[in-house]
Amino acid sequence: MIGFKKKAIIIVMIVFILVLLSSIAYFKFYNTEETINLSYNQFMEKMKAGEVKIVYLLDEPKLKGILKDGTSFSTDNPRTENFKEMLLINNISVEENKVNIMLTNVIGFIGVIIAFGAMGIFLSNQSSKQTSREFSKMSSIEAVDQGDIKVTFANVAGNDEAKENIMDLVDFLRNPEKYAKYGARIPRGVILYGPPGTGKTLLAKALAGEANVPFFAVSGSDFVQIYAGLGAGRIRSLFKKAREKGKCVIFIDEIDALGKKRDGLNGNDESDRTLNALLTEMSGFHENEGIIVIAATNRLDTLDEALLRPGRFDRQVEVGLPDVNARYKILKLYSNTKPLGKNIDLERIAQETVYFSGAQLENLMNESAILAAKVNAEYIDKKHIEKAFYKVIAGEEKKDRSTISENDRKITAYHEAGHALITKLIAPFNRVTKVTIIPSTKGAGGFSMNIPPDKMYRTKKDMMDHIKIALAGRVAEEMIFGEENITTGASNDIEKATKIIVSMIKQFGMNKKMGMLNYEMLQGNKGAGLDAEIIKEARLFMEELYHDTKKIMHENIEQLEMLARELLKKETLNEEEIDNIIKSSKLYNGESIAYDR
Ligand SMILES: Nc1ncnc2c1ncn2[C@@H]1O[C@H](COP(=O)(O)OP(=O)(O)OP(=O)(O)O)[C@@H](O)[C@H]1O
Ligand SMILES: [Zn+2]
Repeated sequence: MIGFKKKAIIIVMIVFILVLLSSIAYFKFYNTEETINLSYNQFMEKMKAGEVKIVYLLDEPKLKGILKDGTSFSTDNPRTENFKEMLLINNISVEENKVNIMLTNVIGFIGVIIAFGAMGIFLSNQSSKQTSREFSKMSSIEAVDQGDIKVTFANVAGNDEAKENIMDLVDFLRNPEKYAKYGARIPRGVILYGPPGTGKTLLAKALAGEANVPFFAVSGSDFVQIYAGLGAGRIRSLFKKAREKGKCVIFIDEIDALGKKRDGLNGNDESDRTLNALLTEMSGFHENEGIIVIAATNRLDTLDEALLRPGRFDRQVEVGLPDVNARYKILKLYSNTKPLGKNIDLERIAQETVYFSGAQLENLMNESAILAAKVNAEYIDKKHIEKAFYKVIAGEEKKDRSTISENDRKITAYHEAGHALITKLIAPFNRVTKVTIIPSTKGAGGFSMNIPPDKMYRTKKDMMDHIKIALAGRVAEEMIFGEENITTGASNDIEKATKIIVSMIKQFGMNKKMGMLNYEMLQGNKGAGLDAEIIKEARLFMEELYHDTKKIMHENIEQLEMLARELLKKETLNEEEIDNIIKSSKLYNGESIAYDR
């Protein structure tokens, strides 16, 4: 469908062309009316020369006519009795019919008026249709009454971290006064980010449901491509309605549609205005009014930073794809009310639905039920689920998911296990809170949460450790799958490691050979040739660190295997599970290796 903006442009173009054409017609007509004044003598001469075509003969002091070359003229009406005869003799047509004459005068005028009128009607029709659409959309922002939201946290399976985060807000919403008493500020905005169908909307609804407050839902894409100013107006009216309700949850899906990073290139005034209205409204609520705005997006990194500042959407909660355990819970939730055959093993299905979102799992169970119902089967059985499985993934990816993803999972598992293992061995004060092979929005493979302890300074060892941790993913890939089977999965890691190593050399004087100079100052026109030397030194340094990492991993290869196997089984490991596996390792004693560079 064509966007409203485009439509508006097309309408304006049509109108413009119509106006242009009709004004041309109008001028053409009046140009013939643009009469020259002839004296009676001049007229007689023209008549004799045979240049006069028509004379409009009325009982008026002036008469009008048209010359053969098309120019109109007027001249004095002699009102003599045989004037008409004289004209006729000279082969001039004579018009005496008043109506006819009036008509020729007026027709053009009427034409113009009709054209304008038609255009006006057309236009107002269009715009009123458009505005009425807009307004009907606007008035469709209705609160869903608290009684109608049956969704509670019980309806959300998995997503434990996100759930915990949102649960905190329930109490804020129930008793804002309590928090006000302590001078605590209620968070105003929370952004839920993650892949589609992972339950972001569901979580927002559950918050409203649990807190027993009304729920307003809009989508960012409803605000774009509408008439100037309407987006901002709708934001204001949304918040006005919300305020009338008192405590409530406002849910804005697809917030990225209004809050995209402004890069100067695709600056869009309209969405800027709408975004500004949103920000103003959000900083405008009274403290502890009890309105919480939840926004959802698939990509956090594309959002305008203005949205993420304190007092706005300052809480960001990831809602990721479910791991095997969560998938089991979701499958269970959606088969509660369905007659399942005995041959169905939900745990098994959970294992086979890698990378499925909650929405896809729900869909899988629903499709299976439909298939079973169609053939009046007594139970939903294995073949229904199998058929439904292909239906759900059909059209998503052409590749054979079952085999390719298995290989991918394995590589990811070893890669991530490598990061986690090396972190725990060489930097035991770093916390690894989570390792997963489920892709997150932050990166392709799994994501290892790595929280270094808070310190004012970073030591040379810290920085080298950091590089080794970054390299550990690649090291594991190489050791397990062979040098030829290393993957592109390490590209971010390599970038990180390079950044650190270059800063060690160029900024921090942490490389013996290159000494204590700030190479950033020396470079450019002053230090030609330095680049090559720095690059060479950085490469040697990196090689050494890679080698060390490999050595450590080699000594602890069983732990790597155990971690990877657990990851393949559970997909996500928490801190305790990781620690338990590492504990059985002979701890790397941190014996210092001499770094002469
Ligand atoms: N964790 C979950 N637990 C239970 N059901 C879920 C879960 N995740 C998704 N679903 C199911 O999928 C449906 C769609 O989820 P929802 O609309 O909340 O996804 P979303 O993350 O908001 O997606 P989008 O980014 O496409 O807006 C839900 O109505 C629910 O049936
Ligand atoms: Zn990595």
